Amino acid sequence: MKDNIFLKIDGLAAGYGRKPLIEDISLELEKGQILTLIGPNGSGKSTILKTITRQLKAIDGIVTIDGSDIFRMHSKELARQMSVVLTQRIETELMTCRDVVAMGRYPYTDYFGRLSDEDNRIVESSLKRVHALELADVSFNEISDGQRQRIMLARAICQQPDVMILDEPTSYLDIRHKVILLDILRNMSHEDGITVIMSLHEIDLAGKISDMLMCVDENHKVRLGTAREIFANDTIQKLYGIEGGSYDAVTGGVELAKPCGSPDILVIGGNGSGIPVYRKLQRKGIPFYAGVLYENDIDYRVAKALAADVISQKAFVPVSKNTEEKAYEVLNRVSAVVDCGCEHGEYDRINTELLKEAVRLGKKYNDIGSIERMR
Ligand SMILES: Nc1ncnc2c1ncn2[C@@H]1O[C@H](COP(=O)(O)OP(=O)(O)OP(=O)(O)O)[C@@H](O)[C@H]1O
Repeated sequence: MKDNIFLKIDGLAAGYGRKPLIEDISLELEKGQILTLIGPNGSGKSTILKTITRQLKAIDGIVTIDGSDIFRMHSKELARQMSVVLTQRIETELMTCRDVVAMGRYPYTDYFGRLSDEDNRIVESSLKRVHALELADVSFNEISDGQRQRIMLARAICQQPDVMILDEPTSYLDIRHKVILLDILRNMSHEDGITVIMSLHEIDLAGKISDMLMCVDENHKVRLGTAREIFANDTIQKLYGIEGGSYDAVTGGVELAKPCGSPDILVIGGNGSGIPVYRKLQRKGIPFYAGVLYENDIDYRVAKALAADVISQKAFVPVSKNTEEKAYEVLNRVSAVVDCGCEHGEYDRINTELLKEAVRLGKKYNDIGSIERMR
């Protein structure tokens, strides 16, 4: 075993009753590492997290934090080591948000649960950290789902744990607060050395923040890897069973299915000018060719996902004879060429030439609307 391993899961089996739903989970995390569970609905992410946090009894295996078996720890001792943000609601009659956050101090308070000045200071700084100071005196029952999620994070921070476990912590947050939350988690892991295990549905964010990913598939099988390993090829597409559309591992973007049928339009884009046109054609269900695009052009990956075929050229080399021939062959075959308005330069002069030829053939249009009106 490596000596810097802080959290270790060995042969864990999780499920309901005696029947394991997920088996053979083994992994090791260093202090401050972030592990994110991803996978489709019902695959078992929450089941794993509930087992690690002892809300469900483990069917087999052990989990240790800094060498201590958490299944044998006293609950107050565990609470000093691990804080938990799960999706279920907590009973909080007549409690303010500050009261809820202060509950995070219970592993440190005396028999009567009295808060010291230091405890109160930590409560305030936790509220501040999640940008929720203005909610401190508001009733916890009267705030929105997204605000509640931030308060629950503040409560977990207040607990000053070594390990934080979060189940879908971003599910109700708007994009600004998703970014803030992930930034808080990253700072906690880097600066305070807190080890984080969470589940996320935003796979692009999961790939950006995590040291390690755990994929849980629809058959409840797990696979571990770095973002680079997991996002290679069509792993994500298979994991989520995306049939109609596609997932681009490089951009982290999901594209809907490409339009069916044989294309009769060539879209000449480049430098981002093509993307809105490709998307518009996709929405209208009109199949199209895209070209001529260098493989490092911003338009290229979306074109690959949405166009019936892309006339493309390897990056950093002049347009080849083959590409040129293919472009003219397509130009002659289609009945319309859409000019996306990109300024073409020396390296993609071919596109300027193609557009000139399209004018000569009476096939050039500046937008899709005008093609539709002509039809
Ligand atoms: N209390 C329970 N008793 C029995 N089966 C359960 C219980 N809770 C969940 N399950 C089942 O366990 C499986 C995994 O559920 P789990 O909630 O872990 O999935 P998940 O990956 O977290 O899904 P989601 O992304 O939708 O939150 C599902 O088939 C679910 O029906």
